This record gives sequence, C-alpha cells and structure tokens, in this order.
Amino acid sequence: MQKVWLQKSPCKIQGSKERLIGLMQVEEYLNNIVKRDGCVHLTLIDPASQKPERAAEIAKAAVEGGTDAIMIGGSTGAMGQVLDQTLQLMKEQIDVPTILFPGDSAGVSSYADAIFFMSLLNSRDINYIVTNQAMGAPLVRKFGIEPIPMAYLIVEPGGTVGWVGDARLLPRTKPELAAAYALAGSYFGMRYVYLEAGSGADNPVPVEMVGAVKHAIDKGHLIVGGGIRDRNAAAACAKAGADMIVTGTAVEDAGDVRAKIAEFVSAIKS
Ligand SMILES: CC(C)=CCC/C(C)=C/CC/C(C)=C/CC/C(C)=C/COP(=O)(O)OP(=O)(O)O
Ligand SMILES: O=P(O)(O)OC[C@@H](O)CO
Ligand SMILES: [Mg+2]
Repeated sequence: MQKVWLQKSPCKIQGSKERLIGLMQVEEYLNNIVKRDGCVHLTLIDPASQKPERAAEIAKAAVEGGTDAIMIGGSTGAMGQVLDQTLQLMKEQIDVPTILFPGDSAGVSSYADAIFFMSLLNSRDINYIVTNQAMGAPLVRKFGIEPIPMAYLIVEPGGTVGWVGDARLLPRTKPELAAAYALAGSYFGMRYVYLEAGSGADNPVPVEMVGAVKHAIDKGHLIVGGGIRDRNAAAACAKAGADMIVTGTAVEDAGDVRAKIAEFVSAIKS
C-alpha cells in the first residue's frame, strides 16, 4: 500500500519543527488499512526490554513481515533518553508510523509520529484517568505529535499494566460491562477503544467481549491486545470484530521476527 501518511505535504505545527506528517494523518493511515485489509497489525516494542539497536532491528524485521505500524511503550522501566534513541534508530530503518503507547508523561518523545492519547477508563486512580494526560498534553503539542484519542480498558487478568494502572479489571464473563465502558468512551469522543488482557496474558480477551464492544462502538475502531501468541488467536480476534491486533511478547520471544509477524499478518488480513 502507498504510504498515505508520508504523501501529505509538510505541515507546520505551532511551536514545533516542520514535520512530514500533520494532525490526523496516522489515524487516517490506520483507518484506510482497516478499510482495505479488514484488520491492522501493530507491533508493540518496549524500549526497556532491549538496547535501542536491537529494538530498531526488531522493528525492521516486523515491517518486512508486514506489520502496519510500531507501537512503543512499557508500563515499567526507564523512558527518556532510551525512548528517544530507540525511536531515532528505528526511524532510520522503517517507513511505517511510530505510535507512542505511554505509561505516563515520560513516555512522550518528540521522535514519534503519533501517540495513543488514552484514558484508562476502568482505573480507580485519577492519575491514569486524566492527570498523566494533563502532564503530557503540553509536550504532545510542543513536539507536534498526532494525538489519537483512545479509551483504554483492562480485562482480567490484566497483567503488569492492570496492577500499575490500578484497574478495576473487567470480568471476562461480562462482555456487557466492557461494551458499556466502550460506549461511554465513544460518547466522550474517543475514536479508538483498546481492549487489553495484559501483556503476556495466558489467554486473549474473549471473542464474545470483542464482538460486544465492536457492536457497541459502531464506527469507532477497536484494538485488541494481550496474550495473542499465534495465528489462531489473532484470526479469532479479527473475526470477532477487532479492527487492529497488537502483539508484543510473541514478537519479543520469536527467533525469527519477520516470520512470526508474517504469521499474524496473513491470519488477520482479508
Ligand atoms: C496519554 C498519556 C500521556 C498518558 C497515558 C497514561 C495511561 C492512561 C496509562 C495507562 C496505564 C499504563 C501503565 C499503560 C502502559 C502502557 C503499556 C506500554 C502497556 C504494556 O506494558 P506491559 O508490556 O504490559 O508491561 P511491561 O512494560 O511491564 O512489560
Ligand atoms: O505482549 P502481548 O501479550 O502481546 O500484549 C501486547 C499488549 O496488549 C500489551 O499492552
Ligand atoms: Mg511488555
């Protein structure tokens, strides 16, 4: 596919350096792939898990395997310089968008193209609902990063991110609760919903829940992640209504990153 997000004319954003991409363009790029292929594949890379050079290699192999964009973030570990360096090296190797997936305002880097500007709607902690976002928002503006408004919902078991984000975990057997939160997010104007089982979860979000949430948000876009390890799990989520699939651990653990990504990509794209 032509890289629509790179074709746009340069756009000057107040207070930031000139960038090749402007507001809305990564979101359009992703949405166009959903229209074209039925589903997007996103590779999650945690900058704290390896050296920047290795992260750039993984990103390159992921793009060769057919991933559509790179998400970068982690719920624990250092960000700052490591995040900046990781993104800088990645940008030399890849030609797909880089999207921040931040745990707090320290996860905002000027070297990314976009940010999932998310609120953890089922958190008990105001910091994860709005305070971290308020601390990060001026940086997003200053750096000229494209914010993509997103409702982040954590489902049992929730993993590290469930604990860090103090989530009142959505029960796996209650798709209607997840759908209610997703609907609330869409009424707040969030165009994306992310259903998260937690990185490394034994099982992904149940397909019944994926279907119920997709039905509730209608034209909104649904991202599903956590515990997706093989083509069957990825295909089941896509078939149930996920517009985008995230894989992190399976890619980190893969001997052959390119082949592992190709497995996911062929499973989810029509
Ligand atoms: C928009 C801004 C500036 C901040 C958002 C702040 C929010 C809502 C954070 C949600 C909670 C959180 C800690 C999210 C981290 C996102 C993430 C990278 C999860 C994946 O991390 P894991 O892989 O589960 O955890 P490890 O990093 O421990 O591997
Ligand atoms: O590491 P995995 O299990 O693929 O999970 C990815 C993502 O949903 C975590 O935020
Ligand atoms: Mg992780």
